[in-house]
Amino acid sequence: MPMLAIVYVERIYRDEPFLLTVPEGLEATIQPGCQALLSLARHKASAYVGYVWSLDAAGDGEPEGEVLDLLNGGVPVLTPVLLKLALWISDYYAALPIDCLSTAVPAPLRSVVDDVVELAGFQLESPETRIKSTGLRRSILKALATAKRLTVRQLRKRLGRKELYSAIAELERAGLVTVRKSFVETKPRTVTAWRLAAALPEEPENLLARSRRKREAFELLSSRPEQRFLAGEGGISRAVFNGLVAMGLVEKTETAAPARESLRFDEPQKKITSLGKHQQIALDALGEALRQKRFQTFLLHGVTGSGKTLVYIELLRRVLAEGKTAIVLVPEISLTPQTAARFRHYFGDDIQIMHSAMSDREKYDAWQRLRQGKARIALGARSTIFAPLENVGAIIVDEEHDAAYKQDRTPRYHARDTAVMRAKFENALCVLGSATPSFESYRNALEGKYALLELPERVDNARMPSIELVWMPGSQRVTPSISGALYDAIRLRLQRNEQVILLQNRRGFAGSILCFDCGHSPQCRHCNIPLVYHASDQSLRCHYCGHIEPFRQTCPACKSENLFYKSSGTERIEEELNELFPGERILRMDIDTTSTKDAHASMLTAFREKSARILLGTQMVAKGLDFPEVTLVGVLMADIGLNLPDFRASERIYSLLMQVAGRAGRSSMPGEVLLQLYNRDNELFQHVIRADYRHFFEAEMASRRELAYPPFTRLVKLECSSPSEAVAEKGALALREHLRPHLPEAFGAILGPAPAGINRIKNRYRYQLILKLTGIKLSATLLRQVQYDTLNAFRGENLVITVDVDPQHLL
Ligand SMILES: Nc1ncnc2c1ncn2[C@@H]1O[C@H](COP(=O)(O)OP(=O)(O)OP(=O)(O)O)[C@@H](O)[C@H]1O
Ligand SMILES: [Zn+2]
Repeated sequence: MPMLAIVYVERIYRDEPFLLTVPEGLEATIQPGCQALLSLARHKASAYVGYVWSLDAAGDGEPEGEVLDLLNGGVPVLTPVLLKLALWISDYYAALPIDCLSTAVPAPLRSVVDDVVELAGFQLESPETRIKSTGLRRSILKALATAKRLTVRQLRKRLGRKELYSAIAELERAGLVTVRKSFVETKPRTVTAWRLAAALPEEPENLLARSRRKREAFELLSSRPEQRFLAGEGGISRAVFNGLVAMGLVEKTETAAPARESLRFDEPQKKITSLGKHQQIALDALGEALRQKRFQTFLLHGVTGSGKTLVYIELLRRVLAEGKTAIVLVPEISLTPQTAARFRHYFGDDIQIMHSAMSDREKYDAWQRLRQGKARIALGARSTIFAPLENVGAIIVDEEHDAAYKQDRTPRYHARDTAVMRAKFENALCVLGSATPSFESYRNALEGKYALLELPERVDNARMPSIELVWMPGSQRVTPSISGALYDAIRLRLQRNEQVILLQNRRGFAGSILCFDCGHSPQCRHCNIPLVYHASDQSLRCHYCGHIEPFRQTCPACKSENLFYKSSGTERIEEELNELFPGERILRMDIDTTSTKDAHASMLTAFREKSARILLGTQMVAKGLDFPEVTLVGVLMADIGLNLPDFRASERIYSLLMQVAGRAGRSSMPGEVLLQLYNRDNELFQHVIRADYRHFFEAEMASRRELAYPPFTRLVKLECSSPSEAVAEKGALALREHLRPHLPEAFGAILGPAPAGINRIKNRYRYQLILKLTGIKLSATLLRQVQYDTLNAFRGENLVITVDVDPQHLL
């Protein structure tokens, strides 16, 4: 009887795996987690890629196709734990198993079409003496002898596809051929930069008399003759650079683009002689659990600046000393180059930093380094939870409260919760760290499900900053958005040559626009949310779908010119600051100024070197920054975002404000925080002033309990969308009818259908149902069944249903 394999197949959207026969030649190598090339009886013509779940020789039922070959040299691409984890995600988040399995394998590994095979140098002895010769192997060598280099696709055309990869892998192991992945590089390999010309013409000033921009640019370049400037750097445009080149003052250079993993941010690392008392207690507890080699989850609740990173680093050293591996998750790696630099400093090549800006080639290489044990620590964002490491000793989730851990497309997994599951399957430690833990995690800690470790003090006797509120409507202002109090505080820091961080939780020049005469506020016609005014190109833009229209200075409804810019973005604040502090360099950090590669890191370097003393930005400036000379943090509109229709709004704003406040006073110099707000009725700010997380948690939990929100209940969001509003709504109604019999009232409620908070995105209307579950879990099978039943009734009507278990946003 032939061997049988149970395989999940890509691009086939059904719940069950396939039963496939395994050819004799592969029986010895095939194992669970292998990536297989296969053919299905139903679709003979094309080859599919799949993942071997198990080898079940006793399986009954009719085979539905056969395994043709094993990819990745026969080495499993999914470890046994990753297989289990993917199936757990599929079950918990109600997603198809194949979607979860392929999420765990990086894209460059899944593209198999362009592998290139070459003969490995000159062969003296006949190949047959070194490996068992088969007809296929001989044919491959023969084909390569004439063509020198062939893609696997070309070989397949000539030789058929059965066991081709395996035969090539065998030849590669014997050193007869080399195989490499070829990736199409879409990104440019060189970058253009400009620097001062080596030889300058006489009296360059004369040439520049007529252009202020060119003169300023030339002065800047002259002040740093060694430095190469990129387009846009120092505010100098490509056109200005080229103008200077034409005059012979500047030269243009092309350099190889630096490796993308880099995000080179480096800073001198301070020597730390010993751990603080609380750090030591936490580390001892972690070390003890590590020694016992058992699964346990810890919540490391440490105030801002309490030295959590060092606890992670010391734990990782012990993990490596035990001969184990580790995973470290951070919310967004590009936003935390300081943290990444610190880890790189301690672990060098033993740590593999995964970055979304990596090219396919780099991602592929990084994955192989981890798979082959050449790097033992993987550090990166959300998807790093699928790092192909074996023998994992610890998984660390830094800033575990961050919403970026939730994936917003299928499968909608939460990396923090997935980390806990992986640690469980690995029999490893899981450490969740934050100054403002998520309510879910803190509750688990209080109930004893997680062990609570606390770092209640800042390191090195630094004190927590003082926090004060400035109620704008009752305060004197120096500009429309800056109060006298904040102005004085900034001026004082500049006099003392200290540094300031300012947060404006919104991008763009001004926010949405309101007509004073008729009350009209222009909305995106595709998304029904307010358009945002951008000064740089006089446009109105939608921040959901990107729709742009020109701004004409008059109200589109009544033509009045009496318009009010409801709130102001970072650009506007920058202008006000320029007015107040002429000549002071201001670093503005938001999506618009950090879109080019390394812009973010170079701004942080400038701030570190104190070539600027004011850093102004969006949420980006709230995350993890550690600059000892920052003594003032100002928030321009602390109450933005509180009126969103989302039950987590308070929790989010609290954590944003505490995080940004935590950037102040991290060394011996005391820190001060000023929060400007427009609506002082909200209780939240009393909690912010007290900076007592526990107190805030308890108050907020009381209201969550009353309204039956998580963590007291579990939510599932079902969204129906369609270009037709009627179909979206009817779909949601039908879905509710299908669900109702499965949800007895005692176990939960179905809210809706209601239009989603943003009821239209990219021309699709959205209606949602919210399930509040108490004490039951709806099985993935059931959730999928009701989806199918509903969709069946709407064939041809372009209805799409998405399921989001534990949604992070209800918008
Ligand atoms: N034992 C120690 N002795 C002296 N300095 C320390 C010690 N531990 C950590 N530090 C330093 O204290 C600073 C703050 O540490 P770290 O950035 O790890 O804090 P954190 O808890 O992650 O804060 P946040 O939540 O605000 O990011 C760092 O500059 C770090 O190098
Ligand atoms: Zn839009």
